[in-house]
Amino acid sequence: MKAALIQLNSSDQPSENIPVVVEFMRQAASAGARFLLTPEVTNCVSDSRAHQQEVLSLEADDPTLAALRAEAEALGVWLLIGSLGLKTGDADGRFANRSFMISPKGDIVARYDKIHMFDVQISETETYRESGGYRPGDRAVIADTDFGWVGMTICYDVRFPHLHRALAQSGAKILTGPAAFSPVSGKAHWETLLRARAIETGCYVFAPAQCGTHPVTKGRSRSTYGHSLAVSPWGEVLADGGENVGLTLVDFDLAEVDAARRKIPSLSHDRAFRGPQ
Ligand SMILES: O=C(O)CNC(=O)[C@H](CS)NC(=O)CCC(=O)C(=O)O
Repeated sequence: MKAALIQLNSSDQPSENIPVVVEFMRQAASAGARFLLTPEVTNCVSDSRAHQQEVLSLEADDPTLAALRAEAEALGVWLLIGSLGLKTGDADGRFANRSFMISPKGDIVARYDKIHMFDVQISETETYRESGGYRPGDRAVIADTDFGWVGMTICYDVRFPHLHRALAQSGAKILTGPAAFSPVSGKAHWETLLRARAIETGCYVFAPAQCGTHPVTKGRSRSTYGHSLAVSPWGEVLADGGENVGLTLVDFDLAEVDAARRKIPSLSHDRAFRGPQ
């Protein structure tokens, strides 16, 4: 089976980003891909909470979700929407950073709200406070597809191995890690983290990414690392999307998951221990 990682340079206008994604979905389907994946915040990259209040929608009214569901159905493909920024209707005005698994019939078969919030100061000039705008999730999610169980994570979640381990030990054979990684931490950590998660779990890891300097109409422009990555259950990088927008195709076979886990069954070798004290 063939997957396609769609690497984007989303702007802060959802209406501009929809046709870009739809065009890449068509190209991916023409190339024979049956599982398509888009990055974190596919609909809108923005650091302005005021702007997001203007352009984001509730899930039920979201135009990106509706358009991509319709396109998945038209093409007859599985689609992992890495995430959408969505209004939640909460009194405090916080958004959800929510990933969706869409079936070839256009149905939502799973939704996952990013659990770990990126609240960090990477350098003197670069600070992120994701929890200021987003309401974190508190539930791990596995999507049931006709090609296997897919454990859903988002971006900064990649730094929390226990989440991935829990997903794999509950039956996931593929892990998705859509991202909008910072260039600084991306260069230092991205590939190593993803390969480690694949090796520890014996899962395929598919991580579609945002890239480049994002055009914004409000607030500060932001740059992201790119390098959408597909990693095998043995930890090999199967494909790297580089720095520019585009499609990355990768063939996968879940027999490779069983083969990797047979060689090193560490996923089933957990032992209880005391301490440290
Ligand atoms: O803010 C939004 O619109 C959507 N959220 C993101 O893009 C998030 C929070 S800024 N990005 C990350 O988690 C990057 C993690 C990262 O770069 C690392 O772990 O090193």
